[in-house]
Amino acid sequence: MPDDLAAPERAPSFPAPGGQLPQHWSKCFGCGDDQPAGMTMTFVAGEGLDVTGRLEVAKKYQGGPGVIHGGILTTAFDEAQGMACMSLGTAVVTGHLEVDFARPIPLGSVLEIHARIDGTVRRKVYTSAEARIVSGPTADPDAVVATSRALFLTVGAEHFEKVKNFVDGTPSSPFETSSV
Ligand SMILES: CCCCCCCCCC(=O)SCCNC(=O)CCNC(=O)[C@H](O)C(C)(C)COP(=O)(O)OP(=O)(O)OC[C@H]1O[C@@H](n2cnc3c(N)ncnc32)[C@H](O)[C@@H]1OP(=O)(O)O
Repeated sequence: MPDDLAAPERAPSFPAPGGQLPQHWSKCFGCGDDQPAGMTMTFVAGEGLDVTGRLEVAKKYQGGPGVIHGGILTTAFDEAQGMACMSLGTAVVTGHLEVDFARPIPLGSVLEIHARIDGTVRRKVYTSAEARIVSGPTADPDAVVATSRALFLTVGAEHFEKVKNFVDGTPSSPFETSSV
């Protein structure tokens, strides 16, 4: 984490604390409601540059016997930290993401992921997050079961222009983060 982090302003377009965030793209594997294979994560805004996301750990997300696949958990962190970046009111993409898997997460768990922007340096957005099991066989809302840190880069419309021919569906986004 650099020493010269700036503290960005919360964008006026970001929902009020406790408000539900819109999906950033209906076909998104993480949050889209028009993606049958997806995780349909939901998010509410925090008081600052932060969100809390919810993931139901379905049987199809199994990795090791009885527990969530590490890649699915990594995807959930990617989505949550990306959604925290919605508080900037600017499109971002993931540049780097790392996860620490602290405890097993059984199938049937409901995970809450609290994600935030720690600060920015030019186009670089530094984020962090932690996951807790709030419902299910080993629920303990005080225990952190996994943590993540990620770097996002703000991008302009030209970033998505380059891939517009591969889009499945009609892009839509209240925050104009996925417009191509
Ligand atoms: C708000 C919307 C909500 C969205 C939620 C979405 C959740 C899901 C998000 C995703 O999964 S996005 C899909 C996965 N990610 C991608 O497809 C991105 C693929 N990579 C790229 O397109 C480019 O590599 C990228 C845009 C990330 C960076 O390329 P650029 O040419 O724009 O950046 P550039 O090389 O000029 O570097 C700018 C700065 O970032 C730094 N940087 C870039 N990539 C880095 C990296 N990987 N690690 C560390 N630093 C990195 C780089 O060193 C430099 O630092 P300085 O400003 O200090 O000079």
